[in-house]
Amino acid sequence: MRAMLLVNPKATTTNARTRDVLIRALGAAVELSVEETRYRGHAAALAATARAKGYDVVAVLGGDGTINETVNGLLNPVNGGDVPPGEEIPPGEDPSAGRPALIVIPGGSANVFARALGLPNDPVESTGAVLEALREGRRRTVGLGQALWEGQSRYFTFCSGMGYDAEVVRAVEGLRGTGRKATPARYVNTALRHYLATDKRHPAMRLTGPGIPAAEGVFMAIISNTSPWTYVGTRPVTPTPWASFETGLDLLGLRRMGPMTLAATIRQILTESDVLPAGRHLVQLHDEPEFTLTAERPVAFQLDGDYLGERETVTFRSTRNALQVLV
Ligand SMILES: Nc1ncnc2c1ncn2[C@@H]1O[C@H](COP(=O)(O)OP(=O)(O)OP(=O)(O)O)[C@@H](O)[C@H]1O
Repeated sequence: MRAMLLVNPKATTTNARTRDVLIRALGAAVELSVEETRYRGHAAALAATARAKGYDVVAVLGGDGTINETVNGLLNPVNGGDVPPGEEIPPGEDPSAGRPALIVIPGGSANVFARALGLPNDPVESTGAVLEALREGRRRTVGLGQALWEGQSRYFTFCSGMGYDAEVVRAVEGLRGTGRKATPARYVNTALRHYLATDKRHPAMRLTGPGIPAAEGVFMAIISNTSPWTYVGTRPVTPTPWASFETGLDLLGLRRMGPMTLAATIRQILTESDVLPAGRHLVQLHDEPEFTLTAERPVAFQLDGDYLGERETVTFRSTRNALQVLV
């Protein structure tokens, strides 16, 4: 079995020691080549090369950003071999089978994708779990989300968002640019501070989709490919508790941003991990193949925790059976 290991040396919790442990452990189990990412976008290029060269596995030591790039590289060309949304997968066909399988070892700050797959949030323990999966040939086929806007498209592994949450991601990225780390406390502080600045009076978005009743007046929307959406420390945050890698996309939208609505929703998504949040001002979707958010003015947009600018129209699609993950 041939595997390419991608290491992001700049990821928050990646260091030379865990990298070396991983190289030794994986190197004993598979024929391994190791690449360090040198710039933004490098992981996507390396993963696309691994696919073109017929590698069996691409392993990532890094955070959710590097995993996102890797996944996009593995699915390159965009839509290559995917089944259109809403259509049945023909019997005997599995789009994931034609791509290298993925291994993830958490080396970032939140490591949501790895943890949502059930991996320990520790690179050495995760290496042990992944080696066991390799030995036992244990694979899980996961679906991905895909966002499409203005002729561009990008896959996401766990979430996307438009509105307030993407504004918070943008603000935290700004702080990281000044050398500060993206800790859970920093996200919470930034979210609280930014709440004062966000527009709570003029909702910008409309939600539409095939077979979905149109919803107007949406301030913010979280789009999920799995649950949890994120973690605060060890606590899972579950705005879309029914979302899973095996189903279509879920959505939670807010039509009010007042402190009471927000406080009630936050309490529910922090404490009720299996129950849908309840509230008159919520918009919810579960297991949908496709929907579109259209904004009357440009709205902040994030994907897997990466801020992607302000957008007016973004379509979200589910891509089933996209990748096999050794887990
Ligand atoms: N050598 C490098 N120098 C600077 N940036 C890099 C390098 N290699 C990769 N990157 C970029 O760093 C970004 C962040 O990396 P990554 O997501 O792995 O770690 P993180 O930010 O610590 O984790 P998380 O996404 O969980 O917060 C990625 O978007 C990636 O493109």
